[in-house]
Parts: sequence; C-alpha cells; structure tokens
Amino acid sequence: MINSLTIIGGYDKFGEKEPVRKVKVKKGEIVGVVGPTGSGKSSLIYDIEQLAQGDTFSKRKILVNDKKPSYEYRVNPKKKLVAHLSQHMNFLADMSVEEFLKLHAKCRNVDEKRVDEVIDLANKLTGEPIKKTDKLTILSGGQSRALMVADIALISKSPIVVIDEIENAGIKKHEALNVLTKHGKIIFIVTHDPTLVLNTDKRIVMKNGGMQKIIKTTKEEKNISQKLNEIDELLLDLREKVRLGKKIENVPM
Ligand SMILES: Nc1ncnc2c1ncn2[C@@H]1O[C@H](COP(=O)(O)OP(=O)(O)OP(=O)(O)O)[C@@H](O)[C@H]1O
Repeated sequence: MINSLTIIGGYDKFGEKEPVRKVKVKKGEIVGVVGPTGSGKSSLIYDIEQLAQGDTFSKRKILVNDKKPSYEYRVNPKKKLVAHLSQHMNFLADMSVEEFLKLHAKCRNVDEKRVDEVIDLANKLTGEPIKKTDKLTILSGGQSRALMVADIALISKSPIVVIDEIENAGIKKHEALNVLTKHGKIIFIVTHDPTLVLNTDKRIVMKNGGMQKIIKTTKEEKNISQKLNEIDELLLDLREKVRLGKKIENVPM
C-alpha cells in the first residue's frame, strides 16, 4: 500500500541547490507542476517516474512511504508504481477497445469482467460515446484519454499517476481527476490550464531546472476552478450536440 511519495530536492541546471528541499504528497492528493518552457517540468516528472535515487542529473531522490523504494519497484514492469498519461498517446494496435482492455486486464491479473466497467466509466468522462467494438485507432483524442483514465483507475494498479498537458482534452477534466483520486492515486499534473491547476492541492513552481516554490491552492482559486469547469463541461456538451447535427437552444448563459 502506497501512502505517500516524497521528493527530496537536488540541484538546478546551474548546479545550485534547488530552493524547495522536500515535497511530501499523500494518497489522494493532486499536485500541479508549472513553469515556463525549459524550466524543468518534464525532468521532474521523469525523476518521479524513474523513482530517481540521486542518479539523474538533478540528483533528486524519491521516497515511497518515507523510505527508499526497493530495487524491484524500479525495474520490474509488473510492479510499476507510476502510470503516465500524455497528450501524445497513439494506439498502434489494430484491436478493438474490448480486446485491448481484456488483454490489459489479463496482464494485470484483473477479472476480465471489469472491462465493461472501464468502458462505462470512460463514457461518463467523454461526450462522444465509446463502443466495445470500436477500433482503438479510430478513437478521438478525448475518447482515448477517457479510456486511459478509466483503465488507470480500474485495471492498472499503479498508485501514482503523472499527467502531461491534457489541455483541450475533450474530457470532463474535474471528473477525470476525481475518478483517479477516489481510487487513492497520487497525481502529478503538468499543466497551465487553470481549470486543472486550480483544482490541485498544491503546485510546484519550476525555474531553471529547480523546484522554486510551492503554492498551496487557496479557497478562492478552487472556486474559480469550479466555475471554469462548468464552462468547460458546457462547451463539451455543446460540441457534442453540434457534432450530432442538433440545434442549440435553451442554454443558460
Ligand atoms: N535539474 C537539472 N539539472 C540539469 N539540467 C536540467 C535540470 N532540469 C532540467 N534540465 C535540462 O533542461 C532542459 C529543459 O528541461 P525540461 O524539458 O524538463 O523543461 P520543461 O519545463 O519540461 O520544458 P517544456 O515546457 O518546453 O517541455 C532539458 O534539456 C533538461 O535536460
């Protein structure tokens, strides 16, 4: 059982000690990673994914449950702690949604019956319905991300999820994060989308390859995020109606 992940600070691009020396994240928490281009966001995520032990250029160390993770966690794919969800997900396999999920369930030792649950959950996260028989290769960006979120929540056992830039994702953003935190995951999300970043518990601000400061999300920011999410979901709904050739009427504006 993973209860916490701790990042122990290392060095920035210039070899200076990064100002933030320790970040502890507990089960069910969401942490944003923000900063300009080249500030080191992807490198921080890489350190987390690799469970770095002072062996990357930042010299950061990642602790799991306050301890150095076992070697097995770092090298055995079956014990993988970190799942990665990214904007650039492309399915190469010419398989149906059902075949893919069944195969994944089998690899992860999960009952194949869960496949229907995964598809139902994914359909709650996206406006465009996904069918079992759909080929993976024809799914839209929103559909594939919704499917991956549902898959990570219900099939993949990875307790830590890193999410890379899911702006304009075509999925219900808050609902997707809620689904993951409800299943006790620790989430790191690299994004500048205020709907997402103001819905986190805190955000790490990166500069020159180092963790510069931590901002705890305020109540006001969470309220703003809530409003933005409502607008976002309205847009998603309108887009789907337009797609289906419907007329738009009675929209509360
Ligand atoms: N702590 C560090 N020490 C040395 N080099 C670093 C460090 N952090 C980042 N770098 C280097 O700086 C460059 C930019 O870092 P990175 O790609 O992580 O930034 P980013 O914020 O993700 O950028 P973008 O927004 O453009 O994707 C990379 O070449 C990376 O190797």
